[in-house]
Amino acid sequence: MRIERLAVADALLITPSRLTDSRGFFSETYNAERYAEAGLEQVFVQDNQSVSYQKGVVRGLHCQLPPHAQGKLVRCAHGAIWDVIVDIRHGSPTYGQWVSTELSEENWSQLWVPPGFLHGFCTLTENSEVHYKCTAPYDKAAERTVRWNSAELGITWPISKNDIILSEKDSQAPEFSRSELWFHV
Ligand SMILES: Cc1cn([C@H]2C[C@H](O)[C@@H](COP(=O)(O)OP(=O)(O)O[C@H]3O[C@H](C)C(=O)[C@H](O)[C@H]3O)O2)c(=O)[nH]c1=O
Repeated sequence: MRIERLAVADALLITPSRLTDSRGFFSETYNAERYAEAGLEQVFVQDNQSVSYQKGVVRGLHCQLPPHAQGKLVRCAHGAIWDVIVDIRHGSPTYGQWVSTELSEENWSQLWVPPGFLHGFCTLTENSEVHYKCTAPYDKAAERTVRWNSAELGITWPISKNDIILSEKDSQAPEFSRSELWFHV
């Protein structure tokens, strides 16, 4: 298993091993003891899976406000996504900064998104299958959305505005507001 730190504080890129043989491969995609040794001691209470049929689907940017903030361990089991997270923890040394990484069936990497981050992704292939473990349950009332192309955040997505496929909710998401949406670290 490989662990890498990213440019925003506390986010991690974890790549578990794949044990291959003539039939295919086997991988422990999560192991509480081994992940705790790597510094990820969170308890996960909900597993999610989303499948996007087309390339160019953007889901996000989303978060849940405290006390329902979710940490997420995100991986792409089939296809590929361009994943992006934004640190909105007031007081964080990387507040307002974003970092992106490709998660794919090929690289098998997982992104640890700490509580207090906006999260979103853009699919790079058809039939992208994303699995993620959450440290808090879904709470619709606590969910907040920020526009994917927020000028305030300046995220450089790998896709043009004309090719993006958005949900109704995400197409109406507001601009990022520094005064409104943050968590106290
Ligand atoms: C997140 C969630 C959604 N739902 C229901 C609500 C809707 O009826 C349906 C689709 O929800 P939504 O359009 O919010 O799904 P995504 O656009 O994939 O949202 C996710 O995408 C970004 C990338 C995230 O990081 C969040 O985990 C999550 O917000 O599933 C549930 O029943 N449970 C849940 O935990």
